[in-house]
Amino acid sequence: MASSNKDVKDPIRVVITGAAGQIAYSLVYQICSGEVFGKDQSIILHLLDITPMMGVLQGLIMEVEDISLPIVKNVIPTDNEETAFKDVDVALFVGAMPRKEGMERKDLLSANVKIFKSQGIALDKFAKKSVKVLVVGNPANTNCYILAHYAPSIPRENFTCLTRLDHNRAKGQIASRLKISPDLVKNVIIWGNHSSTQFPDVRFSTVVVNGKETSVYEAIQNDNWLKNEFVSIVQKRGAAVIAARKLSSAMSAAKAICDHMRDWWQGTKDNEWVSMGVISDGSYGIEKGLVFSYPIHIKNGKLSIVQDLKLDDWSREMIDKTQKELIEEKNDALTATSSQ
Ligand SMILES: NC(=O)C1=CN([C@@H]2O[C@H](COP(=O)(O)OP(=O)(O)OC[C@H]3O[C@@H](n4cnc5c(N)ncnc54)[C@H](O)[C@@H]3O)[C@@H](O)[C@H]2O)C=CC1
Ligand SMILES: O=C(O)CCC(=O)C(=O)O
Repeated sequence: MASSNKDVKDPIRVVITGAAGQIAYSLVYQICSGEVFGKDQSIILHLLDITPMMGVLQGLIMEVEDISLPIVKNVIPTDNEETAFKDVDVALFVGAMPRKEGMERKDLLSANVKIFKSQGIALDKFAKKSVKVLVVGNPANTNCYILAHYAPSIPRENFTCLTRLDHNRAKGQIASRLKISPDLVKNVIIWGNHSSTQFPDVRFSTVVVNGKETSVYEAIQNDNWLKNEFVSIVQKRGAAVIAARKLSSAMSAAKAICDHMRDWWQGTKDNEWVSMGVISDGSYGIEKGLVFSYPIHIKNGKLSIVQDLKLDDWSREMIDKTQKELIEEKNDALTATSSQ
């Protein structure tokens, strides 16, 4: 798998946990094809899963070999946390139990946060201090909180969780209502938890319709739909996919992971933002330290929470509700991990 191209940059190490699972199956190709870190950025891929999945992982490695991707220098399958996190530059935490029909994501909390305690301790010990972390496994915000809590030597700004799938869903809903392409929808926001309390907010979003940029509220002309049905569809989309597929979203989750990491690596455009769960610095009155999804602008690899967006009574109430759930999850998670 060694690359022969002299123009490629020295390899970065990228770990994917839950590498034998369904999201990873879509994700690995996109990471190895150069869509995220660049076609000239070579990669050493670390793939972590549990011991019984090592056979499945071998099959994935055969497939990676068979697609013959030039930027892939090496693939390291492992069930060992030291090998998985050793010197990594990027850590994609996908491995966790997914929910089944009828469950809320927080029902996974006690099983999954224990994984994140153990992996946080290992990340702290073995990864580069500059490692960029994305937590996907649910409940994503609270797993990220626990990971960061147990990895105190890694800067707080390096920890994120995935709400980009919700962000993309919100864009998709607006685009399909207006019968336009989703890339003509800009600056939606997912506030808070990756759960059914999240607040998908399009009060500052714009669309281009018939060549003219206008606000989403102007274009849709139906405030009732935007404040009720739209919010509910996005909040419950994960559950709707589970009900239909009997499995949780995987292809769209993998794409959202790639969008999140590519924007972190390459930046957002001026005056544009994306949604990411980050460790709160207190912005918008959110408890400091909670992993909360905000509008995020990115320049030179640095994430900044977009400031001074006006909150009316409705949006304040929506944000407070999702914050309340995150505080409860955090307390439950700390109890679950401290008794281990
Ligand atoms: N934040 C988001 O937007 C989304 C989050 N998810 C979450 O992502 C997670 C993974 O989803 P899928 O890939 O569909 O699940 P999956 O069940 O297909 O794969 C999970 C993999 O994680 C592995 N795993 C379990 N414990 C592990 C450990 N301690 N270390 C390493 N690997 C371990 C399993 O063996 C399995 O191969 C789930 O928690 C799911 O709810 C899924 C979609 C979107
Ligand atoms: O909904 C779930 O629990 C799993 C998948 C997910 O997080 C999502 O589709 O948003």
